[in-house]
Amino acid sequence: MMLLVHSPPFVHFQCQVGKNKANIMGFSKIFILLVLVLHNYIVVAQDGPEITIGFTEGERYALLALKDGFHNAFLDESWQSFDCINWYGVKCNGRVVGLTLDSLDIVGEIKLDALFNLTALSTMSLRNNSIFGQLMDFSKNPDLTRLDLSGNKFDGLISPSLVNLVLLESLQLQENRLTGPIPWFDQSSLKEFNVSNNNLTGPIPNTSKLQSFSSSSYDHNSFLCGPPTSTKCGPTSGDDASSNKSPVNSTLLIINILGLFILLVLLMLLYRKNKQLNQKFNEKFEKKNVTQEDDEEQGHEIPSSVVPSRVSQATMPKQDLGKLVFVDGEPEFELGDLMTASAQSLGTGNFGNTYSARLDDGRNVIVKRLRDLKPLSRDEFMNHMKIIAAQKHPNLVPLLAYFYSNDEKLLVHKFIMSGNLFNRLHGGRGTGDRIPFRWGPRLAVARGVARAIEYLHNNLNTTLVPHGNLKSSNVLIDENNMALVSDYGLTSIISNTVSVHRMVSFKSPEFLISKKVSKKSDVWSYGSLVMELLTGRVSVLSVPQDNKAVDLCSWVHRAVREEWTAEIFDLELMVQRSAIHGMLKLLQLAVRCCDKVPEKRPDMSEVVKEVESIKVPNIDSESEEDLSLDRSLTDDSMSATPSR
Ligand SMILES: Nc1ncnc2c1ncn2[C@@H]1O[C@H](COP(=O)(O)OP(=O)(O)OP(=O)(O)O)[C@@H](O)[C@H]1O
Repeated sequence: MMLLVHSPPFVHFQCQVGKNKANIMGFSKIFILLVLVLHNYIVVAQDGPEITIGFTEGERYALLALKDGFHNAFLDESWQSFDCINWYGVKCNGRVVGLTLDSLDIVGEIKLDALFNLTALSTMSLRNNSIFGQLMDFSKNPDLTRLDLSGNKFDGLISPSLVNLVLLESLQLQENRLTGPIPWFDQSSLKEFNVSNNNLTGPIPNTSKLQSFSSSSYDHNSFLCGPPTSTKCGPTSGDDASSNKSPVNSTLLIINILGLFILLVLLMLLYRKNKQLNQKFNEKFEKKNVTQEDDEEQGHEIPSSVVPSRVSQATMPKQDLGKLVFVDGEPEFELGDLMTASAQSLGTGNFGNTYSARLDDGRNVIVKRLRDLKPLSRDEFMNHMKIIAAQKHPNLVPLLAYFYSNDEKLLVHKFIMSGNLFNRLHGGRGTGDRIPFRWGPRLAVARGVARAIEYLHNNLNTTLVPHGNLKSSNVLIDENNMALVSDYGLTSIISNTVSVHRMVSFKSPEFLISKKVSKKSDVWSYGSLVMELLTGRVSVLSVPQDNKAVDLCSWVHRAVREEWTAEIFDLELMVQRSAIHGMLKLLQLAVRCCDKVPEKRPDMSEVVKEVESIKVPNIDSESEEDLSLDRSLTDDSMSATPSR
């Protein structure tokens, strides 16, 4: 066999194979490097021992610094190795040329100089996250052709460095909080441009490029004016203002400025008052996040003594903290107790960051900082919480307390000991640490979840809509192996953009057509969850970014259609011969729940009846026998035929 090796354009080698080392050692090193070359382009750092593949060491550091500001568990896991190919969203060809991190729930800030080392970057998209701070400086990214930062929380000015990018074809900055004027964009390369839904001000510059885009590119910026929008610029906007110097206008201008100044002072006073509380939470929780990595690695909690919030709390009048409202009336602890408790971040979900806090009495509670809510008045929020608090069912995670201030909305839940269903199902596979998850407990989970959703559906009113986000990380398992559903009652208060992009129900087949979610979309999510339970496969609804995750409803339908039903079940279940009848019954039910036509799906009360009719086999009679080749599992055993 002849191998043709094309030299990659960006390869640096610095091999330090000692001359006196045995030949065989040198040969094996060279062989490994050769394999790496064939696999990808290699860059060996000139000044360090690490080998980075696909990108330079400087680029790797730049991305790691970016990741540090993001606090995103998924990226923390994905961006680790020295081979760029393993880094989610990063495109490399010896240099980093693309970065795509859309809709990843990133909450964080990017430094102005964050992209200085990514000098070969050609495309970048961070759309639909919650990134805040000022726009970065792009002066070191001359190859940038497409930039999409839409749907974030960037504020401040549009970076003037963007004007000098002569290859820029597409610039999407809509749905941020950008302020100030639009810079003088006139590069001929620019074909797509959108700055709508910001707080930009002043006349749109009169360049042929900016004038060539439709007015929708500029929509919803209250103080932007001039063509191509239909808003006329007043005498104080832009150039015209300076030429108009009549005494009346000057007086008006002075009055305006004075008024603005007073307003600003008032706003600042108000802001500082609110900020005090916000800062306390940030100090308490976010700072821990930053220092947490090491502690987590060692399995330690962060001692509360490292929290500077104790000092600030002492200097702050208590009434400013607001009060936790306890669902059962009697205050069990105070907001101050939460702030002095040691805390651990559990992750960032659709509704905000979740922390486990250990109170002084040794009890753990779960604190959820809500974000991306619809604009709600205090009364609206409080009323909604009362409705959630009234939902009491043994299979729902109990809400203990809640808190409202302008900047901070908190939910405090009971801590559920044994973690979530996702980790129970998928954690530790292939390692000696895994305790098998057998049929009995899985059936109990299917029952518990069905009962919880049925209960919620029976209590629906105009405020409490279906669960909307039923997935395995929202099912918790307590010390008695009981399943408890969390995150209920929040769908109707979360902002529409977030719901549409991230909530499970919005991925149902009917949402794609009718744009509606209903009780039947919960039934569909339940079907998918049961399939995850039965197959042990990761559902794309639980982890959309996992490339091994599958759309379980379609996957199971295909298995039934193509007659490989026997391969559906998780091998951990297949050892239980006595369970097979029940497993098939549950699978049939899940297939019906996943029917593409919502009306054909059963109601939750029907689901509960059917799941409860499945008998848990007597453990003593379970023969631990491998059934993976059992031919009795054919498509004939699947009587439910899904609609195509
Ligand atoms: N009451 C609780 N007890 C123990 N762990 C919890 C509790 N509530 C949430 N968790 C865990 O905290 C982590 C973060 O939860 P969170 O709800 O913020 O995110 P999520 O469930 O991954 O996503 P989503 O917001 O879409 O529901 C998850 O692993 C979840 O299982």
